[in-house]
Amino acid sequence: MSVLLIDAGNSRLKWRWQGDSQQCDLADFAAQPWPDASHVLMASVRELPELEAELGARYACLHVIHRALPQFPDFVHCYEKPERLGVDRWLAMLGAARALPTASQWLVIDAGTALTVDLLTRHNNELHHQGGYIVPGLQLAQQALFLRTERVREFADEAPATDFSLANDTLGCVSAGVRRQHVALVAQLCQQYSHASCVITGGDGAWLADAAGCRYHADLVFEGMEELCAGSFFS
Ligand SMILES: Nc1ncnc2c1ncn2[C@@H]1O[C@H](COP(=O)(O)OP(=O)(O)OP(=O)(O)O)[C@@H](O)[C@H]1O
Ligand SMILES: CC(C)(CO)[C@@H](O)C(=O)NCCC(=O)O
Ligand SMILES: [K+]
Repeated sequence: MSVLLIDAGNSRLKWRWQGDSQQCDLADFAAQPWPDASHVLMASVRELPELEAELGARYACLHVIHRALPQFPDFVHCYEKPERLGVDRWLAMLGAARALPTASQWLVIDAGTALTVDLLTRHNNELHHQGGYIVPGLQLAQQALFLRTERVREFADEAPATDFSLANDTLGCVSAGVRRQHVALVAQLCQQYSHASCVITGGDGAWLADAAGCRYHADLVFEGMEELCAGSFFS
């Protein structure tokens, strides 16, 4: 059975159909060429009533998951309130275990609107979430500086940095600085959890994986959704 998979983040909408992935801004969902699918699984980290109504009208079999499932076979949560854990974090962990099945510990990093880190360990065939971190993503971290200072601005005659070398103008210092923070965070985690397989996903993940010398996986959230579909989710 082919299932249309949809990953709704805080900024972007991604979907995978028959192995092909596409994405758009959340605001542009109505203009997309939605495929003819019999089953649709959507994971969403925010309330999107219009999108859900549109998809509900179009597809007879639509499942939407907004939260990590508190009870899932062979998965042990560390959150006291697992329903508070972002569904994208949970799916990215399931996805990492599926994509790198021979590992026994994973550092799962999702570089999107926020950057999230989760440590996952396998004990006796059970996956144990050990905990994680949430920090602002590259764009959000820069916006915070532009918003709350007077003279740190996106000057039109300056260009954002594409790496993290020392910069010599305002926009360069901000954009290289937030990149350096992310690289330093990942490097420190890889050093501390040196036995873990580090895998990075998300819109800003390819750059970060390259800079930190880690593995990149284009979309671990979809990988986690494939794991749900492979189980008894639709039966
Ligand atoms: N085509 C693109 N359009 C917009 N942003 C992009 C694009 N390609 C990469 N990016 C980067 O991806 C980041 C967003 O990542 P992603 O798409 O994983 O976020 P998201 O899923 O909306 O966020 P989250 O899941 O954290 O809520 C942006 O900060 C931007 O720098
Ligand atoms: C942290 C984000 C925004 C990352 O997309 C998402 O996973 C989320 O909304 N999480 C809820 C809070 C938590 O995971 O503890
Ligand atoms: K994401």
